[in-house]
Amino acid sequence: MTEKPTPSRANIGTDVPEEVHDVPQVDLSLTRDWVKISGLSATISDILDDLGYALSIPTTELPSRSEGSTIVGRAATIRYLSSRRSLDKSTDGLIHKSAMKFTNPDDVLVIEGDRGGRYSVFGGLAAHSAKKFGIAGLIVDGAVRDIDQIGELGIPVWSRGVTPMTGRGRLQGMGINVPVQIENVQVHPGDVVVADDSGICFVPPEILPEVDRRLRLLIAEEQQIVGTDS
Ligand SMILES: O=C([O-])CC(=O)C(=O)O
Ligand SMILES: [Mg+2]
Repeated sequence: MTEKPTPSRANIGTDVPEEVHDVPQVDLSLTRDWVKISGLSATISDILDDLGYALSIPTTELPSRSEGSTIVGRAATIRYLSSRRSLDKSTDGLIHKSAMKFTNPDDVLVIEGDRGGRYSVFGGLAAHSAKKFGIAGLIVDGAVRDIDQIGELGIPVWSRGVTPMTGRGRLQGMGINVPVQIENVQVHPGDVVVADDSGICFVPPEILPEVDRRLRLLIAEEQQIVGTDS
């Protein structure tokens, strides 16, 4: 039986899709202390509701694989579609390493994977690269693998699935920092990602000052309710 040579594992994730953009610059000075706020995603979700935005996802759909973690950061997006070949050995199709070159420290990788959770778009080797680039965490509508290695490196992950099966040859990277579909939410690069044990919210940068203003008011109100409850 003749087998095609498998591309070097050092090059996994280095394919370059046709569409590549930078992450829009977003001033995150207002959000600097958000990670310390308990109940963060629930409060942000209420504010998004009040402002008329459908940008929240429950962990029922994309569970946290690193319970107890809260992350806040700018979305750097990756979009995959299924490969048109059954198992294309000529290319791995994964683009996460290429995408990381377009990130800044504390960005969150938001990946539209296979959306069913069968085929991985990120594993232990990818987590090593993510650590080097200072990636704050990962939101994946799809699957990851090597979950133990990712955990050891302390990269928080929310993903629809965990799988042993690679996306190499099965998925094709279509774009870096393009709009992506995550669950039923349209996510844009530069959206501010908020994720904790309750869920994931995406805040468009243009409403960030108003969301922050309302967040401070709601926290003060909750503290007052808890303080006067007896
Ligand atoms: O090869 C893959 O599918 C990705 C992987 O396992 C890794 O990054 O360690
Ligand atoms: Mg691996």
